[in-house]
Amino acid sequence: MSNRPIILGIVGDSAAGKTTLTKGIAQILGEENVTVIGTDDYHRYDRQQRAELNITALHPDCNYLDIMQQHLALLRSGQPILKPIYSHKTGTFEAPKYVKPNRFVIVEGLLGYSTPVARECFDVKVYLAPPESLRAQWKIQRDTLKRGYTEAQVLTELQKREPDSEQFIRPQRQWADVVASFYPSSTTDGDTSLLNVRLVLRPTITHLDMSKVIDPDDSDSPPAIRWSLDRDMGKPVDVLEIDSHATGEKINLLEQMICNDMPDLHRVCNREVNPDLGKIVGTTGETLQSYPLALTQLLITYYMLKATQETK
Ligand SMILES: Nc1ncnc2c1ncn2[C@@H]1O[C@H](COP(=O)(O)OP(=O)(O)O)[C@@H](O)[C@H]1O
Ligand SMILES: O=C(COP(=O)(O)O)[C@H](O)[C@H](O)COP(=O)(O)O
Repeated sequence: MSNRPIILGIVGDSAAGKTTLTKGIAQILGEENVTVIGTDDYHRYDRQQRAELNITALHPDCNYLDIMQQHLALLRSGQPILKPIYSHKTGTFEAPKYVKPNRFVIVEGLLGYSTPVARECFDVKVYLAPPESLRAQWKIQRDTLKRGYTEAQVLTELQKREPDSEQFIRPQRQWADVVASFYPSSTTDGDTSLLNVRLVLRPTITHLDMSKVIDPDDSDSPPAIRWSLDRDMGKPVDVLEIDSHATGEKINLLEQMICNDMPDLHRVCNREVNPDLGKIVGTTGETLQSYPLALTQLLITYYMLKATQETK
């Protein structure tokens, strides 16, 4: 076993699904083995100050990125930090908290890949990129239910943030080993509980060659699981796409491939023992479960466990 924590980054814009995915992966790894760090805690200004200064939380100047990267480096070397706390409930800071890294650390937030020093701290880097229309829907739902905003306020905020999203958030996609986009299929009539996933897999980490278990002669048109070579931000990548209607039989082949390569995952992959694979509770309390979600969580967990072996 590695003698330092393995650090996973989950970066993306507000309401892209970072917290929800973090919870799902922590569930697979065992909550007791995981330390979760939300980088919103490194905001420099509270909600009122941001309004007064007319700055958005997405701007690097609105965050102590220097302290964030110091803390990431400390966690990576197994040391504790005294982490600030930002409350989304009140929009203010609370007393800092003493945090020790467990075997796995998941760092989720807006600007995790924005400095070279921070990027160096991660073993696996994920970027979440749902279509903007779906993200807006998720943000409205969550911020009205959980953060005390009205729908009109969320829409105004999204508009105000767009220049910073474009300049500071979306470019971070280029640093990710995996870009995950959950998106509604054209056939589900806007039912967002049935989401497909598109996973961009960059050659910056070693991937399993899943093309071997994906049948190119699949009679479905288009096949529900697709593997292709593509370009992302101009560079060659592999792309794995899984539609929400993929059958359990086909999904099983992929799951078995991942699990056969990683003994620690056998317990997780057995759906009889673990019927909850791919089931997570969203930040607004709803239960989500789907094969695309299960595969995404499993694959990211696989990369983390692989990193454990590589740092032995
Ligand atoms: N994979 C997903 N499938 C369906 N809904 C999702 C998914 N990820 C997020 N959501 C929805 O979007 C909302 C915002 O997600 P959240 O994880 O809080 O985003 P972030 O942490 O990136 O701000 C959640 O409350 C949930 O309703
Ligand atoms: O953009 C985000 C990040 O959170 P998330 O990625 O979870 O959306 C929040 O709006 C800021 O942290 C400010 O918080 P608030 O708006 O609550 O003051």
